[in-house]
Amino acid sequence: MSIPGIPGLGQDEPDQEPTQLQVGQTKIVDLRKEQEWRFEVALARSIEVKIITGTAELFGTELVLNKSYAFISTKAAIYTWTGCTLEIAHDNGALASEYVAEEHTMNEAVNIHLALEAMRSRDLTGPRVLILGSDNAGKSTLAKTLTAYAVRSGRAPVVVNLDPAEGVLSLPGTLSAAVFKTILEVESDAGGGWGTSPMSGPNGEIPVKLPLVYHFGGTDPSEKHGTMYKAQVGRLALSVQGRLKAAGQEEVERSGVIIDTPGSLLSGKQAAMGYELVGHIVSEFTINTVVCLGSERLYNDMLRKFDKQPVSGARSAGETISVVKLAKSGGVVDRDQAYMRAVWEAQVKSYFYGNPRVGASVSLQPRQQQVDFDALPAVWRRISAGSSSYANPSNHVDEDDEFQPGDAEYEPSATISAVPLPENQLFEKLFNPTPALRNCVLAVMNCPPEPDDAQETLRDSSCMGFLYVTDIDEAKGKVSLLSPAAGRVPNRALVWGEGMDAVLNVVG
Ligand SMILES: Nc1ncnc2c1ncn2[C@@H]1O[C@H](COP(=O)(O)OP(=O)(O)OP(=O)(O)O)[C@@H](O)[C@H]1O
Repeated sequence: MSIPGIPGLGQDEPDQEPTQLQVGQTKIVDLRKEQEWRFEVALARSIEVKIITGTAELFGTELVLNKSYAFISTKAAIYTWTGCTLEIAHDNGALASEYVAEEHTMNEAVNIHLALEAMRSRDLTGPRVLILGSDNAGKSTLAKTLTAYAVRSGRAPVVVNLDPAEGVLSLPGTLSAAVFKTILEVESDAGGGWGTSPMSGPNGEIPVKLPLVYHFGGTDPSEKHGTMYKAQVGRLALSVQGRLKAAGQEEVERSGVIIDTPGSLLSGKQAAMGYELVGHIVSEFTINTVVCLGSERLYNDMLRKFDKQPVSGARSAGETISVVKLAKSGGVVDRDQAYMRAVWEAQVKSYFYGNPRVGASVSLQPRQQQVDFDALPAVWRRISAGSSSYANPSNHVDEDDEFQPGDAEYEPSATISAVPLPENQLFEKLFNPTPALRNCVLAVMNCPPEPDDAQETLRDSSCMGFLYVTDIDEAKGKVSLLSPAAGRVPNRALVWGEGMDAVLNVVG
């Protein structure tokens, strides 16, 4: 399996309508220097924007003069330091909102970038930046902006996404890290404005980035007392440190690390757990710069906890942590569940079918196959907090119980809810193709199907790709699978992230 892939789409290629832009109207917007044009493109609709005079950038990435950029279901802003003219092609209803703003936080973002650049010029070991803030504070936008400015300055930072609700170069439900040496792909649709990975195929212009991916399989980092999240953060940090210290990687080491986090980390019901997880991230990634976005309270909490504290495992003696704050931009918009589902759906679709963006014309050839469930490598369920044994009869049937699967009187559903799983159990093996698997993503793990210490190995293994369950035939024990490329299902453990059901329903 060389390229991974999508859900609920059946056997046909999904509707790729947004690729055909129905341009009804053209609009000209003149921006004076240091103004930004904020826009929202309606769901599954697209617009095209061209800079016809001057210079402009989108979250730090410079836009090329006279090139058309297509934006599908996007909320973003085009900013100019010098003044510019934009030509916007759109059809009726595609532009859900648009206005020119004078107030912005670009100067503050540039100041942070310049401080990071000073660190890069001074030290061999570059900055390790942790971005914190509540939901929709603009964390990912700041991460993109700092990454884009670093790349424009000739750097190659490692970007780490610790927000499982946002797949960066991967699917939602994952944590990932990748080196960014080339510009970000601003046409924000399935890539969320970060670009493409080999998963969704090349777009022909911007080189793909190669992410290291861990399958978290849910959206709540504090779940199960944060055990899964902490372990995977630790694994990612280890890999990132390994990359930074590897021979020939001085450029990457000097460029440093930029880490995006979920808003739920500190604003959720389990704030105490969130603080513990932040402490874990700070120590694992040897963070030396914490940026707090939009909350005085958060800033003061972090100031008390981390400011001027020695960096854990610092390579240069006397290195301490700096905590800085940044106001939330007035342009940051809330994204409701419907919008996030559409983003997730687009990410999953593009994984299997390629990027439907206008002009990208990449169409992958996913492979549909029906297989016996028994012939598959082991399928594991990633257990969410508080859930009961799902489909593993051996978990809730006494050894001398005469009823086994296949017996007419065996009724697994009658006993499922009665048997809660041990609090610390993270995975459960499935013995039957439960209908709940329909329209779900299966992560193909970099480990054998049934490792000796399954709980730890499945938790700590990286993920090599994804399959999508398009159908289940319970009676015949068969599973219909979509894979991103032709070939047999690899002989690796398959993990169903039950916690991402919301995604799967969307695609279904
Ligand atoms: N200046 C701006 N003008 C218009 N839209 C913006 C601006 N800044 C950010 N946005 C948009 O606001 C939305 C939320 O921003 P962002 O994703 O950066 O927040 P976040 O804090 O990372 O959210 P979450 O906690 O949910 O991950 C995004 O769609 C982003 O593109």
